[in-house]
Amino acid sequence: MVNITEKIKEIEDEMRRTQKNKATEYHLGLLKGKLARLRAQLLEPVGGAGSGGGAGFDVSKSGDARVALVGFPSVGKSTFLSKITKTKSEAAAYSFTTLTAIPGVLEYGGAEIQILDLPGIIEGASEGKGRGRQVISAAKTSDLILMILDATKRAEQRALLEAELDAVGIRLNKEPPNIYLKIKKAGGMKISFATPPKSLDEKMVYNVLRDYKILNCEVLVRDENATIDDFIDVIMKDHRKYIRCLYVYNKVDSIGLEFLDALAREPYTAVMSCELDLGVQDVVERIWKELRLMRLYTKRKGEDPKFDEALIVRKDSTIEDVCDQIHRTIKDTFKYAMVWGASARHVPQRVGLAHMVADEDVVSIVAK
Ligand SMILES: Nc1nc2c(ncn2[C@@H]2O[C@H](COP(=O)(O)OP(=O)(O)OP(=O)(O)O)[C@@H](O)[C@H]2O)c(=O)[nH]1
Repeated sequence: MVNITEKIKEIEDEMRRTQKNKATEYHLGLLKGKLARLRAQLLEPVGGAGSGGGAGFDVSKSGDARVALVGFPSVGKSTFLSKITKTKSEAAAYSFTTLTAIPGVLEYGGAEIQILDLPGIIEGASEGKGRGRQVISAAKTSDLILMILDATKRAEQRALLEAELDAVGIRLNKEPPNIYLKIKKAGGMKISFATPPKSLDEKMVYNVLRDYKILNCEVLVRDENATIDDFIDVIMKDHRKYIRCLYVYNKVDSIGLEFLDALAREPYTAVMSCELDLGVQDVVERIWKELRLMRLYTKRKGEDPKFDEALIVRKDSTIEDVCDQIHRTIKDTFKYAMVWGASARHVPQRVGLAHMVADEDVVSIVAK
């Protein structure tokens, strides 16, 4: 069998050697396309016997959301986890050890957020080394990535982790590219641009498509800032995950105030000191905000709302989503709902399935 890892290395080396300029950009685009294909191949689950994920990684997705912690060793991940999650049973801690993911549960306003401590998504994981593959697939199922960084260490830490996540198809704090691609059976290639992009042209798109043996298709690039990387992401969309990331700098007790201030102002960034117990609760609140979840309270006719038992739904949820969350069949007998709270025009408001709810609304479902 041809060694994919070696092929990847060769392409990476060639890309490093190639100077970036107008004359080489088509060639570089092609190399990027090939690289994306090989990396996806490498991460494909190996079928057959003995391919089970192994302890710790097929952690079922329980709770209302899942957060993946990534970070280099000794940045304070364990300290942070022990502060924000309920202590796990000793037995669980032993069987998982530091080599596998330790799931912890963070409780927030009635929601249960599963926190996975992913061991070293560090150099090599994207090359399929060790347990990297499982670590990556666990990261890909998370609703939020918390990148824990040591504020006293150099900024390369973050860049390395970002590159590693990028290589396995995880895009942080990014929307899917605004590019339409429809693969067809016949008719050749039709490539068009809404507004001509600055760094992408028809020839580049054509070359990559041909390399992927996609000869019949329709492409419409709607974003003038689109790059060839974006286009490759669209071709490889089944292997891409767009996940929000919160960068958390720990150990800020050991850095200067000026640097701390600059860090805290960066986008998607929070700062804390687990040792001094500073900012930890703020990080929890940021996690909650980034997850974009809402807490709803249900109420039975003639009774008080159950404020001690929140129903957790995603942002932009409707009464229909609320029904589905309560029970699979509740929609079948749905007549209308009464809503108290921010989403109601007057309280209570009588609404149908399409009504959008808001955080901390009280909802009462009335059956036929
Ligand atoms: N100065 C300072 N030290 C901290 C802080 N938080 C954790 N540490 C120290 O950093 C070291 C590593 O902390 P851990 O929580 O074990 O780090 P980890 O990321 O879980 O490390 P691994 O288990 O190796 O992955 C310990 O000596 C902690 O006492 C902090 O806020 N400030």
